[in-house]
Amino acid sequence: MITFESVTKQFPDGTVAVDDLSLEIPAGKITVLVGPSGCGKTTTLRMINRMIDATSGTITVDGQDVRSVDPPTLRRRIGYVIQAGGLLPHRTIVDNIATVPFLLGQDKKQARAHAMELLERVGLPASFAKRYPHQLSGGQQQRVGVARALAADPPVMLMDEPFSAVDPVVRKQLQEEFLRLQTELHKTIVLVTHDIDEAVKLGDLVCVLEVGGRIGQFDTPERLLASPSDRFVEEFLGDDRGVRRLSFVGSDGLSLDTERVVTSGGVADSWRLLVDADGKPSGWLAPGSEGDPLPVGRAFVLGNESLRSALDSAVLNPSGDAIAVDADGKVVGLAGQEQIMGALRGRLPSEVA
Ligand SMILES: Nc1ncnc2c1ncn2[C@@H]1O[C@H](COP(=O)(O)OP(=O)(O)OP(=O)(O)O)[C@@H](O)[C@H]1O
Repeated sequence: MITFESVTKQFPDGTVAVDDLSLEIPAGKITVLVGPSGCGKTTTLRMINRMIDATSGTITVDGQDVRSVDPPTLRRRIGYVIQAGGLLPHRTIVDNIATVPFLLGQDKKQARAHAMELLERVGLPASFAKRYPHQLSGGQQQRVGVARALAADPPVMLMDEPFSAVDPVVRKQLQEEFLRLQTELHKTIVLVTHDIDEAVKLGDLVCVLEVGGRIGQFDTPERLLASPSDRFVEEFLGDDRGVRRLSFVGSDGLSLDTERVVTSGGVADSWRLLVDADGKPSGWLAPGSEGDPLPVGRAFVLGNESLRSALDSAVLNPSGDAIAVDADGKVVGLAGQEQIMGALRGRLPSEVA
């Protein structure tokens, strides 16, 4: 666990970046610090590994006051990942990953072998080991940055906007891999982002900071979206807070229509979804039309994805129906907006009633 007790950071020019911050960051979970530019997120993060020293107050990691540990020793227990990986340009990828184990005096052969395992773990091919950072894309460098932070197997990881330097598609992949890794590793992670969507997606807990490093709200993403504590937090969460809350409602209880899922055409007076021989969606048949089937939009995996995905699927299909599929992509039924709203009723009383 990491604790902040009345921590203040005032820079020599008088700027108070963090003001009397008290916070308990649980072990083995992802805690996200989010807030507008300049609210003190990075300062808060860097005070944990003493890249910045607090002006007053106490920070402890597993009960130990960080001021009582010299910074190099402290940083061996605390991995640090920054934007764009922060790799050493003149070292190969494998040596970048093995940097900390080398410094810790680990046998080079052993450290490199472990680095190769980590390369695979973050989803990169072994052939990248001998490349230099500039020969990798931004997203690939980012993964190497994560592998490098994991190399020393620290119980704590600090991550400063780790996924922000890449395009949205790669970003989503990295976020998902990161969540997958965390289910195996259970590190204590403190992650900084300015993106509230990223915060609610990744955080077990989210701390919304206001400018001046004060806590707006520290809560689970679900509770944050359900009941923001004040105007600032509500505005920061944005206008589509209600829709985003649907991410936390499972799609398993959704009632489905299977009658309109068909294997051959013909004219009918309602929208039907045509499936191929494997049961996968192949086209929409419009009511009363004998024309070519219309292309299908996205589907959602029943039970696995949330009602937000179901709603998204409904919006992206011409009939207004969400296509529910199983894990193999086979259609299990359709859910119209009424069914989706029905599944919501009683589950989100304050938002949907
Ligand atoms: N070395 C410094 N000297 C003076 N002021 C500083 C220093 N470092 C940061 N600040 C100020 O402290 C405040 C908090 O900065 P910090 O970098 O922690 O914010 P942040 O929330 O991470 O912002 P961003 O999202 O823009 O990176 C800002 O007003 C910043 O200008």
